[in-house]
Amino acid sequence: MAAFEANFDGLVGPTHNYAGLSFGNVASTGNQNVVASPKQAALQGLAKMKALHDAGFKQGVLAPHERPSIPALRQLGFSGSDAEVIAKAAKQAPAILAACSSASTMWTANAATVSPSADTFDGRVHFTPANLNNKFHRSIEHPTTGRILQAMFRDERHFAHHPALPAQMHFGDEGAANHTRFCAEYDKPGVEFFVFGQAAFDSRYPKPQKFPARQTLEASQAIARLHGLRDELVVYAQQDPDTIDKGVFHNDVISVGNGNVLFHHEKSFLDQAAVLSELDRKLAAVGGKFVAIEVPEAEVTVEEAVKSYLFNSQLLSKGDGKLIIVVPEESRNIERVWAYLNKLIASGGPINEVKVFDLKQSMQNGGGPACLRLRVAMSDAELAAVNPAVLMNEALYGTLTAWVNQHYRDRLSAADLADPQLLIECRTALDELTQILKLGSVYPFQLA
Ligand SMILES: NCCC[C@H](NC(=O)CCC(=O)O)C(=O)O
Repeated sequence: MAAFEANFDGLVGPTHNYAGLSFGNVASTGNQNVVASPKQAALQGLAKMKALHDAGFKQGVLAPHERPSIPALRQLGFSGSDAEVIAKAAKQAPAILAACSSASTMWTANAATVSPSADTFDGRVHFTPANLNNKFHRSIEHPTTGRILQAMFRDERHFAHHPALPAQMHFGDEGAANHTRFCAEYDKPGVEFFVFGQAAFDSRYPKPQKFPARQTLEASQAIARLHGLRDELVVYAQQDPDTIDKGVFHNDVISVGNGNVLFHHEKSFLDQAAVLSELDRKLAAVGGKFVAIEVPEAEVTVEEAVKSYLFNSQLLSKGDGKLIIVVPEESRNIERVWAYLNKLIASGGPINEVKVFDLKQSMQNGGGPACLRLRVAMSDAELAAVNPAVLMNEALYGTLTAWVNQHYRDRLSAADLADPQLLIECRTALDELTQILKLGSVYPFQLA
């Protein structure tokens, strides 16, 4: 029986813009009010999906959400027709309108945490959408995300869906950005690695001083319980709080793992040596040989990691024990990082090829290749049970490219968010998209 890791990339939504919404994410705050190109952003994302599909990897698409979110604006007291809701919010609270207009669902590494069937108590693939509770604009994502995931992974014999954790800072959950799975084979039991930023119920754990720690230990533990993971195959680690204060707002900005390999920075975790040795021991128990590739501060500083997004890369298994590393253009533009990468692929280690993508529109909001994808490891029977309309191929790429070119704007500024026409454009596009991807009715405007 064959097994795969499929990557589901977020299709960028029609309202992609730079609103400086994510304190602690230095790209987001640094690019506030830059004029965005939703069309370019979506096409850049699609080009990555198509290239990885063409290279032989299993690739899928996760649909964007309806924005601005009229239900969120109504909940906050803006009333009248949809156009009036937008006009009132634009006048009285433009920052709230911007938060309700973010296309942040494109970063699907934050959509959910996924445990493959070989790890769970009932032999099904388990999904828990992330509550993304630390940022208002992201906290409104999970109900629709949950519906979209259910429309993609419908078959209850293979797939189990949980609601998000309580929407409260104690259970702040950012999904797969803080979760990595190590294994010898994708359909054999693996070690699930949860990285948290702070403990909410235990003051002995340190905290960052400047920027928020979005993920709590207690959220990670709740996910492990919900998915029925075995304690002896779970590892928890605390991210180094100093790195959070340097802009590492998710663990996937400082480390990435796949198969038996963890590619990470010297300053990724507290008690790093103990974390690595626990991973080594637990992976050995399920027949894997753990390989840790550690990048020293002397070669790439934490600041350079944040600028280049070297670790927000994808490691893709070629099936011969070797891995491709997928990095953003920014990693090539920083000389020391590019020199490190060239040394890495020539080193004779497991990572022996690099692919570079231009993802600038997403990068300017702090989202690199890894942020843009949600991984789901599946057996061939499970893959066959996935809604086939969301899987990338030549025809879907052509359809989605034409769809973007037809519906998306070339440029979008903060002032444009007040335009009620934008909501109509978004709904028209998404109504068509749910037919292309055969999702049924998943958006509030379709369910009303
Ligand atoms: N995994 C990458 C997530 C990036 C995302 N950025 C944002 O939401 C920025 C949106 C803005 O500022 O317009 C975040 O910080 O959660």
